[in-house]
Amino acid sequence: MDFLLGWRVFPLLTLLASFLFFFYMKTSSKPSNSECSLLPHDRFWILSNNIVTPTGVISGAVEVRGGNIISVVNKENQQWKIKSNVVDYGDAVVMPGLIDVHAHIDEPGRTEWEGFSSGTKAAAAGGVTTLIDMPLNSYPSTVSEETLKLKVDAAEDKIYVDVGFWGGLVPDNAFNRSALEGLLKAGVLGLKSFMCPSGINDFPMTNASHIKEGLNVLAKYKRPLLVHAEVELDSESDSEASDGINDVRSYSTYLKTRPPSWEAAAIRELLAVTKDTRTGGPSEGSHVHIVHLSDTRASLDMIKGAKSSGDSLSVETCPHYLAFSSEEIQDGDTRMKCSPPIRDSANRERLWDALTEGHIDMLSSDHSPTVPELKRFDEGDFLKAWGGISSLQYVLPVTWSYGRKYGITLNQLASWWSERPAKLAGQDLKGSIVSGSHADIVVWEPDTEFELDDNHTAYHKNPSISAYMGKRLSGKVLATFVRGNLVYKEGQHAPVACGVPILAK
Ligand SMILES: NC(=O)N[C@H]1NC(=O)NC1=O
Ligand SMILES: [Zn+2]
Ligand SMILES: [Zn+2]
Repeated sequence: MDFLLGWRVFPLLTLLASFLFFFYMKTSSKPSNSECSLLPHDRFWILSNNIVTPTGVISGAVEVRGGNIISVVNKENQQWKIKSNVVDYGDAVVMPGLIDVHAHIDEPGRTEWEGFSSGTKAAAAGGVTTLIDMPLNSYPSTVSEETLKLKVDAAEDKIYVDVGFWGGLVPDNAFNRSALEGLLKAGVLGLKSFMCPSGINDFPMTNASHIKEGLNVLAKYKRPLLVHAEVELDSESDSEASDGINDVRSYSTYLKTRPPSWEAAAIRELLAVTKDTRTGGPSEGSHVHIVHLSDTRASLDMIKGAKSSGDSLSVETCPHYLAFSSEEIQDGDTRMKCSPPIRDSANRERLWDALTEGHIDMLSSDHSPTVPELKRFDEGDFLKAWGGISSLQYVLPVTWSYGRKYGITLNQLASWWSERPAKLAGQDLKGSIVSGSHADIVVWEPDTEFELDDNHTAYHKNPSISAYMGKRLSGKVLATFVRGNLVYKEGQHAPVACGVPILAK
């Protein structure tokens, strides 16, 4: 009897065993959490004599558990001394990880320009713990629920830092409320539009009425609209340049084709609409953010005026406008071509003033790379070359290296690169070293210098096109933590990419 029963049960057991085996194989092929981090602890203490908190720089410890900061204590508090799992960074600076609200990751569609893996590896190596991807330069552009899904799918398992997405406001969807709501409900953190041709065919420009409509929809979701504020005006230099009177290898030829009046005119037009964002206005709850301001003459005063009238308005500039000036750009050096263009050194000084005085709210990379062929180094033609600066991995050392002579502080860096960008992107749990926040942290040495030469490891695609190649910078990133995972440590990334896509709810 027992013998017979055994023979009946045996095939069932074999079936069960093979089922269990396949189940095990399937789950064990997924990376275990420990591969997300170069530090094998869930709970640990980060020690430093220079921890940048919203209330000042302290000497002490940051306690991390389950990816969050659970306490921040002064050195006098001896609690951490009896703990294990302590990483002591000595005098290195422990700062909130940078949040780059303006990066073009060109996957899918133009992954040879920049991809999720390469771009987020560069971000991690540069201390950027979150980046928000622009809706153009990838193909297709992120202008609908469906195209957002393509982005999120492309990012899966490839991102080393957290990545959010802006959606595009284009003429096609601007008057289609349900399409825009679909895109917002699918999780874009806000919208982005251009007031001049974007250089990308499937991302056409918008006018003030498109923007007005967009703001009205954004108000319901309390999300921002980011605007590239330049409008094309006729200028005499256009015809001169195309007639060959000016040398196309000379930066001044390009500069004349995009004068400050283009920015000023766009901002004037835009500010007629941002009135809607005021308390009691038809689009209260929405917000307008002007990307990459270059002009400080007419534009800046208008922005100051609108802010003081109660418009919900903010503005960013980028490290390349703070680091370079038009006078120093060499003939044919199209790495420096971007729009709006880098202007003269007097303008650069005024940008620094505006930033340190608080009129410019934050910084972003506008990392907008391409392939070397499109930078047209052979001809050095500023009019034909792709406009966009490649910089993602270097924004922290660049801001610091060029800002030191203006006496910038670590708290200002944290405010421009983390706290205010977190607010713009609606990321309450990011951007500050405080208890309850995500443990998104960069550890770096302000005084360590390095050369961007052939020995330097760049992680983004096509490093030769970066505007900073050949420069000597100070401020070396030692370690980058994303939600408690040590994702980068001195030339090494975590084995598995465990950044997450950030989708608004
Ligand atoms: N399409 C695109 O990335 N354009 C960007 N490049 C640049 O220099 N300014 C921009 O807006
Ligand atoms: Zn732009
Ligand atoms: Zn851009």
